[in-house]
Amino acid sequence: MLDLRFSDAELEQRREHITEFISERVDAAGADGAVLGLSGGIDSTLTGYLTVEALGPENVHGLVLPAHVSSEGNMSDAERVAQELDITYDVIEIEPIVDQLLSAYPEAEGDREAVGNARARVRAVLNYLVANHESRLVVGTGNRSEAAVGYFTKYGDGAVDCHPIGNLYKGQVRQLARHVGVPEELAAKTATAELWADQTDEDELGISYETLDSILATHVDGPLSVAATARLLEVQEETVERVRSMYERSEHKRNVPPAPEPLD
Ligand SMILES: Nc1ncnc2c1ncn2[C@@H]1O[C@H](COP(=O)(O)OP(=O)(O)OC[C@H]2O[C@@H]([n+]3cccc(C(=O)O)c3)[C@H](O)[C@@H]2O)[C@@H](O)[C@H]1O
Ligand SMILES: Nc1ncnc2c1ncn2[C@@H]1O[C@H](COP(=O)(O)OP(=O)(O)OP(=O)(O)O)[C@@H](O)[C@H]1O
Ligand SMILES: [Mg+2]
Repeated sequence: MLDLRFSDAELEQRREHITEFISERVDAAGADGAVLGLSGGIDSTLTGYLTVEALGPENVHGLVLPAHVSSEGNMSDAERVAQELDITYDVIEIEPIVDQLLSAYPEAEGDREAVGNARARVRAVLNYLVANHESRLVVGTGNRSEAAVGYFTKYGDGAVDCHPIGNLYKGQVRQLARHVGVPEELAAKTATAELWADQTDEDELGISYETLDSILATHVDGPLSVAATARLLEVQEETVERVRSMYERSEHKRNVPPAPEPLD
């Protein structure tokens, strides 16, 4: 696979670039700080660290939003991150809200994907409730690997005001996290959306992040053809084609919803 790791100098450059980006977005909006969902996973943990570095702990509000399928370990890690960063945070159980949705529309009960995505959207509603009330921006935690293949819920975890780590591949997220002092147990964790029990990103995507990152950097974001990418990375052409297809099929999630062209 490709070695996509940053040098030490590049890590510092990225750290500065991202923290400046966060301050600029908040200033440009005239907002009073940021709110973000903390899941105990590496994306929100790194984003939390960088947001606090950019704005100061007094200007960051964390939300820990457990569902029935959330593991205790992840929820206690999320609280530990908020405490370590010394930010204000709330813990709000979302399952009663999801239950209300299902009692309003019982047909969706048992539909693992629909209910899982509803969990992500309930979290988005809570993020914006706090953002509206406290004049904050919702800081997103999505990285380039997830965004490129559409591995996020449209208007769920995708509903945010900016994407500070949106240009980093997943492996680079882990590397930058270690660089800014995120504890190793958190930096090394298995990625999971936790929208349903025992879900992991790599199982659901059917590809490791190491391979995905390399294919994205080489083919989707890079200049090489399917065949050249497969040769370079020593993977099947079908694997590269599958990533390409996930990228194309998820285009709608990365764009503003279209309207018909104006008539003359
Ligand atoms: N071509 C098209 N043009 C315009 N809109 C289109 C469309 N195709 C679908 N749609 C719309 O998009 C909807 C499907 O998109 P969406 O609702 O997002 O649902 P979908 O992409 O099916 O599911 C979300 C995926 O992201 C994963 N996820 C979610 C949240 C967090 C994380 C994580 O890593 O933490 C991962 C989750 O496990 C699942 O695999 C359709 O119901 C339809 O409304
Ligand atoms: N239980 C939760 N409480 C608060 N926010 C959550 C929760 N679960 C998910 N989120 C939000 O949704 C985002 C997307 O989840 P995702 O799993 O992609 O990221 P992560 O958990 O931070 O990292 P990883 O992908 O390594 O698990 C999280 O970063 C977080 O902002
Ligand atoms: Mg997660």
